[in-house]
This record gives sequence, structure tokens and C-alpha cells, in this order.
Amino acid sequence: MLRYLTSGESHGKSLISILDGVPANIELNIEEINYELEKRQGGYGRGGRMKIEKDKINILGGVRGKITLGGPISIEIKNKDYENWVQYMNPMEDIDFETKKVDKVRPGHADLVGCLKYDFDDARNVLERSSARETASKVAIGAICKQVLKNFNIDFTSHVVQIGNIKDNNKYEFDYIKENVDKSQVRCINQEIEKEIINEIDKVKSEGDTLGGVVEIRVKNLIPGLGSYTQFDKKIDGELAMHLMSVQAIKGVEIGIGFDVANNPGSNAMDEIYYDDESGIKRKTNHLGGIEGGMTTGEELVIRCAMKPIPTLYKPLKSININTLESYSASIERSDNCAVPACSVVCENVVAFVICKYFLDKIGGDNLNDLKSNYNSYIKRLGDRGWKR
Ligand SMILES: Cc1cc2nc3c(=O)[nH]c(=O)nc-3n(C[C@H](O)[C@H](O)[C@H](O)COP(=O)(O)O)c2cc1C
Ligand SMILES: C=C(O[C@@H]1CC(C(=O)O)=C[C@@H](OP(=O)(O)O)[C@H]1O)C(=O)O
Repeated sequence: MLRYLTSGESHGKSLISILDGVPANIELNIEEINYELEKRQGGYGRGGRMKIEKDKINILGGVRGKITLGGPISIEIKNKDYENWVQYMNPMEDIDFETKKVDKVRPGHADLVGCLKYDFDDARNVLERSSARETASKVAIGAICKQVLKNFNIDFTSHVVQIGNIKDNNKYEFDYIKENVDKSQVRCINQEIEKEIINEIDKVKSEGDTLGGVVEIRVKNLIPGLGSYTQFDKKIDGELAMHLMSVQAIKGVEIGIGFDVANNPGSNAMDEIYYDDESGIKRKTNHLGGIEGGMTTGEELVIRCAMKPIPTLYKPLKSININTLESYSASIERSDNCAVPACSVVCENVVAFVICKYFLDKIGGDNLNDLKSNYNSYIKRLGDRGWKR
């Protein structure tokens, strides 16, 4: 079973993760992994921290000469900012906790409940781990998963469809997204909307406020039957929602037309099934976004995620001192103002992990050759039943 754990604090030495269950003999393209990490750091609206970090993957185990060994892969991403935080974060030396205490808890963060739950008088003990810095690990993991799936032509992309109230309602083709997305500053395809969004981010920033938005993730060349209807915890839509909802600041996940199913009659929400000798079993529409009954249909997977606005505002929000219970208005030193573009890269890679997990589960094989022959025999059997790639 493909699984991972992450460890590390936002201003600690490094982010560490272990990805277990990757088959042997997968060739890793390190530049591509680093490119994903670079994309996550980008996007208009990011704060000062991204000028300090230059995220790069450092593989510590599970790989030789860029080829996976079938064992757990351990991954390090260094926090360059650690050197500015040694006095606060050193795990091996004493820290003068009293003078470094964060006792003003920030609304929208894990600070308050984290302090109550874990019995801390210092919110730094919470915020370091709850920070979205951890999403760098998620991206490195997803980028490795993508490279497993590349052997089977399964392809991923993502873009921004809304920031604040500015929406891109155009429908775009997968390849168009793939080709155009990295040139833009907010990962929005339509250049006019891109400009409008950048103006909106500037305006809201000047008011000391922040913005959230909606990102779309697409997966192409999937096969039918990843996931299962037979038990709740085997359904791939459930697993996708769980992983995506657990990304910092994600508040909603929809598949296909999502919440719009409620606004449409059944005839507009289902995807009718056709057969012809040339293309095999096919759908003319994809309202349900490529999943039926907890299983991939083989159509394009279409997922949207809503990210809440960044909770740390330059315009102070009211809160309390966790130790004295006095009220205060927060002021901050630095924060992202809008991280929706970065979040699209994170969500894309989180989806890659889930798809890879279910792919390996369905196809099976602890090395690339076994995986390929199992895959081919499944595709052949589906072909005998009328399904074509
Ligand atoms: C890529 C990314 C960057 C983020 N950057 C910031 C930030 O600079 N400042 C901030 O207050 N929150 C930021 N957040 C959001 C918080 O980490 C998140 O809202 C917080 O941990 C509470 O978790 P929850 O929103 O899931 O409840 C970011 C989230 C993501 C995905
Ligand atoms: C470090 C990252 O994002 C951070 C996520 C984050 C938060 O509270 O979630 C707060 C900010 O950190 P800092 O307080 O150090 O400026 C962001 O920069 C990253 O994305 O790599």
C-alpha cells in the first residue's frame, strides 16, 4: 500500500517525509521534481518567505542512481530560513522559551485550539507544524507519484479558476492548460482575467486584507476501475476529498459539476453511455467528473477545491492572549496575501498521490515490469469488453 508521513516544522532545519510502497525500477527525473517544487513557490501574492527559500529535493534513501529500489523513499527539503530561527527552533540545544513565547493566538489558524488541546502556553509549538510549509513535502511526494504514473501515460494539470470574486468561467482543454499554465503569474489561463486578478490582489493587499479562491485539477488517460463501490473506505472520491480537505486552508472539494448537481435535472447531471466500434465505450459529456460509484470511469478526472483567504491579515483581527486572556489586535511581520496559485500545485500533487495509491492497488506489482504486464492484461481484458484507451 502506498503511504507517506511527513515531519518537520516551518522554521525547523528540514522537512522530512517517507514515501513507502513505490515499486522498484522507476526512473526518477530529479529536475522535474524540483520544477514542481519551484512552481509551488510561485504565484502572485506570495510573501517574503518565498524570497528566502529555494526548495530542492534531497533524497536520503530508497533510490540508487535515480532508480527506485522498492523500499521506503526518504526525502528532505531544507528550510533555508532555519539559520534565522536557530535560537527559536534548535531541537538539540536549550531555548529561552520565556522571551520567545507567542501567546497571541491568530484567528483562522490552529493556534488557539492547538494550545488548549496540547496544553501549551506558547503558540509557536502549534504554528510551526500547522503551517502550510508542509505542503512542500506533499508536492515532492506527489511529483514522485506522477513519475510512476508517467509510465502509463497518466497526466496531471491544474490551474486557478477564481480568486476573490473574479472567476474564469471559460472551459479549457487539458492540453491548453498544460501548455499555458506556467507562463502566467497566477496560474490562470485567460490573460485578461489574469490581469484582473493581479489588480484585485494588489487592491485587497493595500487594504490589509487577503484573498482565497478556487483551483481546478485535471487528470487525463486514467483507466476505469480505480477505487471500488464495495466499501466506503475503498471509494476513490472519498479518499480524494479526504486528502484534499486536509491541505491547509482547503474548505471545499467538488468533483465534476459538484454542488451544481443540485441545480440540474438528472438529464443534465448524468453522462450517457455510447458504443461504437472505433472509439469503444464512451461518454459525450463528463458532468460527473470521471467518477461513478467510487470508481474512475476512465474519463478525465475534474476536481475543484476552494481555498479560504489567508487567515493572517495586515488589517488586524481581534483575538486574545492565550495566557492572560486579555484581548488584543494582532499585527504581523510577514505573510502571504494570496496563495491560491501555489495551492493549485499542491492540490495537483496531492491528487497524484491518491491516484498512484489506487493505481498500484488495482494493478499490483512491486517492480515496473510486473506493473506493466498486469496493466497490459487489464487493458486487454477491458478491450475484450469494448473499452478502448
Ligand atoms: C500554499 C499555502 C500557503 C499559505 N500561506 C499562508 C500564510 O502565509 N499565512 C497564513 O496565515 N496562512 C497561510 N496559509 C493557510 C494556513 O496555513 C491555514 O489556513 C492554517 O494552517 C489553518 O488551517 P485550515 O485553514 O485548514 O483550518 C497557506 C496555505 C497554503 C496552502
Ligand atoms: C513557508 C511557506 O508558507 C508559509 C505558510 C504559512 C502558514 O501559516 O501556513 C506562513 C508563512 O510562513 P512565514 O511565517 O515563515 O512567512 C508562509 O510563508 C511555504 O509555502 O513554503
